[in-house]
Amino acid sequence: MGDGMYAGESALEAHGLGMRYRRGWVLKDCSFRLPAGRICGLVGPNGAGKTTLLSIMAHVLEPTEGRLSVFGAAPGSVDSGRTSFLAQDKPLFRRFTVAEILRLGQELNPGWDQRAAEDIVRAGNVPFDAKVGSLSGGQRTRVALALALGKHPDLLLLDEPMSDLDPVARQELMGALLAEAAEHGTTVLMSTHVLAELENVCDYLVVLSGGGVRLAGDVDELLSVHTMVTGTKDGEGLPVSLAHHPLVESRISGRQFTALIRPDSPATGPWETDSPSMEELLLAYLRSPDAPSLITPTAQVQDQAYNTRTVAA
Ligand SMILES: Nc1ncnc2c1ncn2[C@@H]1O[C@H](COP(=O)(O)OP(=O)(O)OP(=O)(O)O)[C@@H](O)[C@H]1O
Repeated sequence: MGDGMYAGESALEAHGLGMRYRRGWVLKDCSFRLPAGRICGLVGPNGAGKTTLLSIMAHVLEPTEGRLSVFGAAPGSVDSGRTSFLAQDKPLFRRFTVAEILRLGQELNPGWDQRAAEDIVRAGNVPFDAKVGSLSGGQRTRVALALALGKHPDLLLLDEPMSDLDPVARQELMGALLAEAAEHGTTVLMSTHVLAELENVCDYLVVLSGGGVRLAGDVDELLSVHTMVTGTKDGEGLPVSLAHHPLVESRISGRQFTALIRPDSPATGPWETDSPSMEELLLAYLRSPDAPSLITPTAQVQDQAYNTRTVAA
């Protein structure tokens, strides 16, 4: 939010957020914060509630319980800043031409940047006089992204934005997104199943599964508290001396074991240790629904009454 942004400001705060559909709870007791100006990956298995969470943030859905604030205000209110939400199905008026869609963006959004929006459309050689309904899925995504970025939002919510783009378009539009975020201090929250897409893009992560927040925090902070251990297995399983370290996941392959641990003290022993990559970290948490949750200090909300299930790093 322009000049008002400082490192400690929260773009998003969820306090005990819960969402119940007819068939039951999808999100329960979710508490975390996303500091302003960060680029955050939102990861979780199919049906984990990522779209639901993004929709609550975009003020498309009301939570069943708890509360969410956007820049300290209720979602959708004037004080919550400008939010762009790129939904998974990229709903656009199919009978409008690309030019008409951009004109609509201009009319509805004070501070609209026609040139930025046009540049994105032009980079994909999408004709301005083409009807949206005649475009390919990837071209529609490009127009939807042009619309989202033309707003110069304070908060950009993207639900699997790159899924139907070709690899070149993906790279180019990710670049446009990062340039926008760097220039305007935009906070970005982006769901994806392609973990490799997050590397070198995100500096923050939120993992949802089993209805709750499993992992949340600054990427460097999250990586630094985990250790990947590789060695020769001891009898049937992990070496006994590894057992006192909190374990996220272990895997055995032949005589070798690999384990991701969250050590309280240096994990020295007859094995090799390394830092996990972001992808290794995410995969380990996704594969191990019973691993203890971790909300790092920068991702914790202050209201402890809602925050009882978090674990300090
Ligand atoms: N409008 C709705 N009515 C009832 N149930 C719903 C509705 N929307 C979503 N759900 C259910 O809520 C759960 C979470 O759905 P959601 O789309 O938020 O998950 P997701 O993490 O985005 O999944 P995916 O990775 O497959 O896109 C699913 O079990 C889904 O069936």
